[in-house]
Amino acid sequence: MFQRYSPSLRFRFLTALCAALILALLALAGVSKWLILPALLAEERSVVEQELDRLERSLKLEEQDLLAKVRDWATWDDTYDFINGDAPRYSEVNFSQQMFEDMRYQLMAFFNARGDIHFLAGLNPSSGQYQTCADLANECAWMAPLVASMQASINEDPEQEKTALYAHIPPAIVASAPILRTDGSGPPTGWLFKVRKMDNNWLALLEDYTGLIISLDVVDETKLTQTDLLRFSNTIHAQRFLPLNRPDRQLALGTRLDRSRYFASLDTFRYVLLWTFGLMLIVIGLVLLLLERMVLRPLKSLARFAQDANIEALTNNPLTQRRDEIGQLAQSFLKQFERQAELTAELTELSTHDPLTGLANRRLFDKNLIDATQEALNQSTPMAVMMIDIDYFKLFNDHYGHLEGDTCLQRIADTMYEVAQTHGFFIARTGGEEFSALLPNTSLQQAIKLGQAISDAVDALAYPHHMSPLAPHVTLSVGVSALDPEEPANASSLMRSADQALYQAKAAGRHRVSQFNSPLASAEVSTHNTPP
Ligand SMILES: Nc1nc2c(ncn2[C@@H]2O[C@H](COP(=O)(O)OP(=O)(O)OP(=O)(O)O)[C@@H](O)[C@H]2O)c(=O)[nH]1
Repeated sequence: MFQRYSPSLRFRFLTALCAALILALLALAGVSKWLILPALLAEERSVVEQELDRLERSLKLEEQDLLAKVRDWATWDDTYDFINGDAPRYSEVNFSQQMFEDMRYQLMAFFNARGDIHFLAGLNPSSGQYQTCADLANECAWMAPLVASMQASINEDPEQEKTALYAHIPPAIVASAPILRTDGSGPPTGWLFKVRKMDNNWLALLEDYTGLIISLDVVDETKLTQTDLLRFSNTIHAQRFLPLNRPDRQLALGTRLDRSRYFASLDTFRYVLLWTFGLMLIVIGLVLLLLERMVLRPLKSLARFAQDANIEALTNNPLTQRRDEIGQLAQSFLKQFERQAELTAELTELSTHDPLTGLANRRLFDKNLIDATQEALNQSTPMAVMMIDIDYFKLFNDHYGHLEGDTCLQRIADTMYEVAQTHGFFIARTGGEEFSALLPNTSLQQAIKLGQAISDAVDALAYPHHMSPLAPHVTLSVGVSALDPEEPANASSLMRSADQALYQAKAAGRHRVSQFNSPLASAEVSTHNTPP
């Protein structure tokens, strides 16, 4: 037959915990993707920005250094005189190949007040040789692009000292200042420009200074962003775009950084994730273990107790001592079992005893009779039965009423029960005013005596019955029968014999004990001195 599948509580818990675990993992994955990883990348970007800031500051320092040097030369009376043609040996005394190399100058350009070239000196980029020029002709032609930019700068803002990055190959740092007297007086008499090449040697110096690997490019297009990042598997290439003297060009100052810090953070995060997952599994295991010990096992025990309805075992079980919900459940079970036992006892009592007299009823008597007869036959032991009937009880009821009749029945039953208890036999109410007794291990003679004892006890009770033609009190007629070892018998034949004996006692005048001898002959064994 089809049986509906019902998962166990353990399975349900496991499923719920696994679902919770999966949800937690999904949440962790979400947190990783949308919070942690972006945060790590943002942190990496901030580190890169800091490095680029440092790089840019180093470049600014270079510009300021060059500007300081230009200012120093430009506010010097010798330079002032040189522009005005009053210091003929100025260049010889002050300039040399050695000085340009030591100061890392590529070019020094002097302009007069009109912005025309006064004097040029520099290291030729092709030969590396020091040279001086009065104009841009011949071997000084390499200076032309730089000089053009300088003259444009003078025209643009003639008053101010300034620094700029020139978009040449290689790019260059250029600082300029108006030429004044040493005390700063008078109008400028010209301009002095110094050019420092940003070539590989310059880069190498900056790399030494900053500890970074640096790249430098002049790019054509103008980038909208100030910083560009390109991430590779183990390195990150970052560029900072700086303005050049030409608006259509930018200087891409770049560096290549390794991503070890990012990957270390990532590894730490993965390690934390792994531990979190492991701890979750441990917690799930612990929860299941605790569930097994604290809930499932006690519930199984309770289910066993419920099946067996074993009150004693449950009473002694520590479960009933617990103060938690399981303890309350166990106590409820116990109370329920006790109540059920009481009800069962009451039902058994009701189904096997007569409610009026409290004696066993016919049902119990018949059962005991069958068992006892069987045992007596098996063991070949004697056994007897009695049928007892109250004489003229209809007259009693008619005269005293039914309620009084009930009371009379109770008193007679109590009296007979005491005799049965005293002599160790079993008595039951098997009809309205009819009783039966079962006497194991009792011979016919002994049973007759016990029948007589019952009748005597009722006589001694002297329960008034003024309507009885026999005596002024209630009397009994008793029929006795016993198993005959010679005759085949069973429970019903034995009771039939007792009934016949009772019938004979009634027929013989009542208030007497009769024994059953044979189907045709029975004998009255005792009579009372009652009027016929
Ligand atoms: N009060 C009361 N009367 C009962 C009960 N059961 C049976 N009786 C009465 O017992 C009487 C029995 O009457 P009968 O069978 O004629 O017997 P009797 O009057 O005792 O006459 P004999 O047995 O021949 O001496 C009837 O009146 C029944 O109503 C009961 O539980 N309570």
